Amino acid sequence: MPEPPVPDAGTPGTGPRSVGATIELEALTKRYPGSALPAVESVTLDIRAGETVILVGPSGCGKSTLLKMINRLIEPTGGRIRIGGEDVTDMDPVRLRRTIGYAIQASGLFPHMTVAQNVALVPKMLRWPAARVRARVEEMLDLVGLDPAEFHGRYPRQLSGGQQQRVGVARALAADPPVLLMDEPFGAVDPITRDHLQDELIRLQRELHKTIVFVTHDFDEAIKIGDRIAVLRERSHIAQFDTPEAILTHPADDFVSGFVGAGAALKRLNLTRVRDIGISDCPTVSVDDPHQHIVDKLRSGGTDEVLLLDKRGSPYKWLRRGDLMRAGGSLARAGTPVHDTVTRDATLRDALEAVLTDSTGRVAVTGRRGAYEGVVDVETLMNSVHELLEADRLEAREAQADIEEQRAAQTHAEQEGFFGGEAKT
Ligand SMILES: Nc1ncnc2c1ncn2[C@@H]1O[C@H](COP(=O)(O)OP(=O)(O)OP(=O)(O)O)[C@@H](O)[C@H]1O
Repeated sequence: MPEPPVPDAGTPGTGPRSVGATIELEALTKRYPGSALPAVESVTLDIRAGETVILVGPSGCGKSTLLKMINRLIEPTGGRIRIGGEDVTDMDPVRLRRTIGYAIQASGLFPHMTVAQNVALVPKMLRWPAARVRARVEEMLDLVGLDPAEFHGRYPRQLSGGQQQRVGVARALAADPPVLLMDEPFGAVDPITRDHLQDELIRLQRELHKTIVFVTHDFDEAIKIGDRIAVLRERSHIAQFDTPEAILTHPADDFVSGFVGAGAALKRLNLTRVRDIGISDCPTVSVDDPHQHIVDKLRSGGTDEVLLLDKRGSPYKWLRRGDLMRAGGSLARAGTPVHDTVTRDATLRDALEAVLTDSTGRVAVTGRRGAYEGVVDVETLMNSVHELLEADRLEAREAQADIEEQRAAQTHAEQEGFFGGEAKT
């Protein structure tokens, strides 16, 4: 159940936040002119307010067409769409689109506009007062983890792919729409950035409770982000619509199991997050600390390694006893740089990958704008993975036992029926 609306206390003048609305699709159909078969055929789907639903399925099964019918970028040829209970099938599409956020692959930003102008686009169209638009732009950039002072005046070409996607999400959310449609939004970025963007979307959604419909053909992405996943087959026929757990452990048919693919046990790691397991603390020092303080901390009992944080409080280097001395006291040369960090929303799979690529046997956990929050070590991770797989095995054994019991009961009943029938003749 979505939580109640979060009052927007942080930024005066931008008004209260709206939470998600229900989306009901009823027998929704799209037949492109000249095509023998519809691209989307009679899809009926009920999406709850505040949930994230993923549309996943093979290329050409109609995911994008289905998504774009929700904001009427593509006009349906049959069926109805209701948002928040209101029938929007015949509503003015331009007005409708101002109430629905839309984020696409490669961000879709206007290249000749600055970051701030891109984010301000829809609020301006809605004729928000200038001061409210300005406050909203700052708030949105902050929300997606970009420092407004730094990014405000840049043009899209001056941003990395991941930063562009963040601005794309900020723009989609700027007018505070109850519904956010995302069409493979992270399809064009590298895998590490993609992981981080997914984590941020999960964090955002925990704060905002929008109704999100998200298209991907990456099943791992679907299980990581979705509250529920609609696995689609040709013409967007729904093969299964359920939680990630249910789809992984009880796929409806061979098509779904084929889509889930091999390594379901490992995919299970995508379902548990760093926040679900123990985060521990580790001794930290800052680059701003006096040299002597750092030396004292390294010498103090019980510690042979401290985490050095940079000026912004982000993990920077691991320092061991002796590192400073070997580097002639220079912090710039001492220690091992932190290669990768995870957020609390990262999956255990991300965390495992990060731990395995780092030589320290642990990974630092960070919060908003990369600030240090704690660490996860390899032992905690391995124990959690072990427990998780053990629980899965147990569940699979129980499910198998249930099936065998049902089969035995059915055989028994059939035999009784058969012999009962025989006796009568
Ligand atoms: N404008 C159009 N005119 C005619 N046919 C179209 C049009 N757009 C899409 N199609 C067809 O409709 C079907 C569904 O396309 P759609 O882009 O919705 O699929 P998809 O599942 O999003 O695919 P992908 O994962 O490859 O992006 C495809 O067979 C496609 O060729």
